[in-house]
Amino acid sequence: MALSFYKYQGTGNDFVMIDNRKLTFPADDEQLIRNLCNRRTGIGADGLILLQNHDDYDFEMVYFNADGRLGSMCGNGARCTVRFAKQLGVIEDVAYFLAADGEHQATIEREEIQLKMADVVGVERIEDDFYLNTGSPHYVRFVENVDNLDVYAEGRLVRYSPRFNAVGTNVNFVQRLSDNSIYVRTYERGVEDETLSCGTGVTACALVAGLTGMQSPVSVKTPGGNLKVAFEQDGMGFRYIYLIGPAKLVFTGTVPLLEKV
Ligand SMILES: N[C@H](CCC[C@H](N)C(=O)O)C(=O)O
Repeated sequence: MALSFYKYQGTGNDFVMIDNRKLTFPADDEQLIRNLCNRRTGIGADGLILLQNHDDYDFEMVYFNADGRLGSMCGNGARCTVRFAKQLGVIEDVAYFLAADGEHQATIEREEIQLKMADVVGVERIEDDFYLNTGSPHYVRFVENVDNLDVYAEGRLVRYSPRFNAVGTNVNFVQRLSDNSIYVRTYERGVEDETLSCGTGVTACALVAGLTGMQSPVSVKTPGGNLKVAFEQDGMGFRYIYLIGPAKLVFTGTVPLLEKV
């Protein structure tokens, strides 16, 4: 048996994308998902996403981290899934879909996908740092020079600290570039390494920049490309949050799936 897949990327955050509208993919096979995401022996990706039918929405997105485990919300992956849904003819230029953190709406405008994110109810202060949930948990630390940082080592110190060890967290390092722009590098839980970009992380960092006075929309540079985040502040939280940026098909292919005995 062969498995057809599509490889997508959004600002360098890359995903194996599978059309699972017939529910043929063995979604509980963690080892298989881990193997498909492996960059040496598999297709290579930060995560794997299933596009599935849903009675009440255009589609449902089911996201797994590269470690094979079911993940929480993935902002770059969601923008890729919207592009994929258009390619499959499931949507035109507007999507109304379900993800791990609830319903989302998105629009395609040429190269860019504008994705509405879940409202954020509050931001926790941890000494000089911040912690918030934008569909996935994000720790945010402002630094002077993000290029000079060992994101892997510093990220792991936070991710495996007593507070976060059990469930994990994504860890973002942010540098202020101008009055309306920031530069973000992210250590991602579930990949357990730095990725080139993280959509929910970029969103979290832009919101924290908003707390410190930065006006919406915030331009965000990542090692994998540029994104924009628009939002409205709402008391201690935020609403009308949009993550805006490109999502592209890279290649398609098939892999053999050996029958299990
Ligand atoms: N890369 C994703 C985030 C995935 C979050 C995941 N790594 C976790 O929280 O376990 C994004 O673009 O939002």
